[in-house]
Amino acid sequence: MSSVVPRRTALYVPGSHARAVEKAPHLGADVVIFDLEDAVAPDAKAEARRRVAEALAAPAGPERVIRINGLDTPWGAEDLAAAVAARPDAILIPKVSSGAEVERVRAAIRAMDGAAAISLWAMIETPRAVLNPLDIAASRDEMLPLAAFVLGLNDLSRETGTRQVPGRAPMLPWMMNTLAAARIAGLAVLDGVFNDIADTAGFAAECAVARDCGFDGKTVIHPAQIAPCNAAFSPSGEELAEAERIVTAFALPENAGRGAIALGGRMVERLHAEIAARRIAFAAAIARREAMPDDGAAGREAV
Ligand SMILES: CC(C)(COP(=O)(O)OP(=O)(O)OC[C@H]1O[C@@H](n2cnc3c(N)ncnc32)[C@H](O)[C@@H]1OP(=O)(O)O)[C@@H](O)C(=O)NCCC(=O)NCCSC(=O)C[C@H](O)C(=O)O
Ligand SMILES: [Mg+2]
Repeated sequence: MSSVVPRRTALYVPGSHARAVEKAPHLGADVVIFDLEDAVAPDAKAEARRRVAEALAAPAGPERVIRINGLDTPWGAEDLAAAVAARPDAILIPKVSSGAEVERVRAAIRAMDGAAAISLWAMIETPRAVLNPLDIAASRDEMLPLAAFVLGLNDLSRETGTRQVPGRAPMLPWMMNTLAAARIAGLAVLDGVFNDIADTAGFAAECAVARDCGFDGKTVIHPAQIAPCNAAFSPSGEELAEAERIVTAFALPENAGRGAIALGGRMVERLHAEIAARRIAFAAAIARREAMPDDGAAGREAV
């Protein structure tokens, strides 16, 4: 089931890239992921932390997420402290393999002075994670809830030797395992990145597969990927018209007692009316998001 909060496109931006950090919130992505991890060289980590904290100090329209380094790295503890202080919408934990690792991040946050409620997101990018995403998804906490999974297919490819080929047949079982676990736990779930920025047809095809698989959106690495990704994960005009027809048909008095009806030569059940109503609500949320100024002045809660 798609979340009603639009997360069609989540743009990664290296925390060390001054120009990109400045531009990222204004490019039309629903989510910006400020990266302190793999996109930032070791000697630029401290500067990236400072730059991201500065960027978070200004209000913005998109959801803002900070990806930290793992707590088992030399940078993880400082990243986490800086991320908590910057108050993003969520902190993205890389290379999570178990629920215990999410719990370790929670314990570190709870131990901080003035720790506040914040959502956690988890990268699913290790062989252990894709075999048992439910263990990670089941890790629950009211103050520090796990809210989303993000696939990391580059790391998964490195860890397993699996190639990233068009259509992604070798990866699909892991992608769907992750998606099912996310749905069981009520998490959002975002597809991995497409590295070949120049291959616009390949990117569009990959977005379409991810959408059809049920992902809420896709992570992207370059501004040129935002508009096609937003389009792929938005209901088309035709889909919306069909959704309206289904909702209208079930609202008719003569269909009040019926579980299934025929519409345009097809069987339509009440569960389809539920999907249709969700699609209409999602389109309305997208419209509100797109009408919102860059600085989030209208309030993101309105989405
Ligand atoms: C891939 C890039 C290094 C390409 O950079 P560059 O050659 O500078 O691109 P352009 O010259 O085409 O850029 C044009 C303008 O757009 C701005 N820009 C570029 N990228 C971004 C961005 N991500 N966000 C915001 N703005 C961006 C440039 O500054 C130019 O602006 P202007 O000067 O005004 O013209 C680069 O795109 C990049 O660094 N991308 C992100 C890389 C990244 O974050 N990687 C880590 C995440 S991916 C990952 O780790 C997934 C997962 O963990 C896994 O395992 O799979
Ligand atoms: Mg990765």
